[in-house]
Amino acid sequence: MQSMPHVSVLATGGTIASSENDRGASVASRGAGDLLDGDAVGGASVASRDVMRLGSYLLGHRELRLICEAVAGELADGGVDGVVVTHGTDTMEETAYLLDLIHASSKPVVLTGAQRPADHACPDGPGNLQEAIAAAASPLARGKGTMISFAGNIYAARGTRKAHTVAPSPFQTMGGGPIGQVVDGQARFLSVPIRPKALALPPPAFDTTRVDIITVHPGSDDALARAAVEAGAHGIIIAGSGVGNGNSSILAWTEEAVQAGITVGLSTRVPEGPVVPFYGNGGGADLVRAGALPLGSLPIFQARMLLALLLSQGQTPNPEMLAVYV
Ligand SMILES: NC(=O)C[C@H](N)C(=O)O
Repeated sequence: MQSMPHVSVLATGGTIASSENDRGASVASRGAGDLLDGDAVGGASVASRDVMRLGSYLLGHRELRLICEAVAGELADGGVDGVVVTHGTDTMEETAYLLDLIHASSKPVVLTGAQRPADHACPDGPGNLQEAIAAAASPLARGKGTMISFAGNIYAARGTRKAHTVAPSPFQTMGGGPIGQVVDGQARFLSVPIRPKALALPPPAFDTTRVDIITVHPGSDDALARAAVEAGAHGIIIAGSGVGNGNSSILAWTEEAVQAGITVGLSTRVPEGPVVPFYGNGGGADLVRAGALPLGSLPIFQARMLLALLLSQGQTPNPEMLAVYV
């Protein structure tokens, strides 16, 4: 007889673990044990533990590194078939992508959470968690890296963003759709994400690697970019307008920053579509000529993770190195 798959659930906080405090505000307060009803869910045996208990709007790079280490530890355990991470939705796209970048195992990692808190009259967390466990337990999930399972859909980490603040199904994959669904407790897959070779885990230097984002808008100038450099930024991503455009002030700053050895990435403030270095007069063509690295169609907050990880590992990102990711 085949044994039940074993799924390890790591809890980090988020709305799935939140309830109202004495000031009437929702805060992460429940642990892994409170989220699970028993030690067998669907067709899987489950063991859970708390890694932290925080709203995902409170996570820093150190917390992300600790989550990466916890997940890597579970994946290395021969008795574990898949890992689920419960997590706030606000920054789930960052954690999921960082986990995917370092994911070297064929075992799946599935993030999930909730849009309504645990003490809501109709919470969505319990159902989402059950489905995430089903996805992580599925032999069909093997080789698909890190995913997000939410409201019945399974998304590849890369390219997936929180696209709605309150909708029960808030995630969308830019330039694509879900790679699978969980139906009646069974995960089904439609496609296999393309994933580059895994990078090494974030080192302790990741905690203090600073990558800031500055946004281009009518009237924007270089003041915030200069402040970021002053604050010690190792990398700065320009959230350009349209296909990735700046202006003359941002261009002059980019020339100086690149000369000074700061990594300057070029992304866009538009939710979907690639950066195309096309325009002059401070547009993307000029920025790239000045040394800004075009970040393709990788969502901007995921691009921030990629640059932070590479920089923390002592690498100097260049277009050839980034090509497989963006
Ligand atoms: N739905 C959620 O989980 C949002 C929450 N603010 C968090 O990210 O922790």
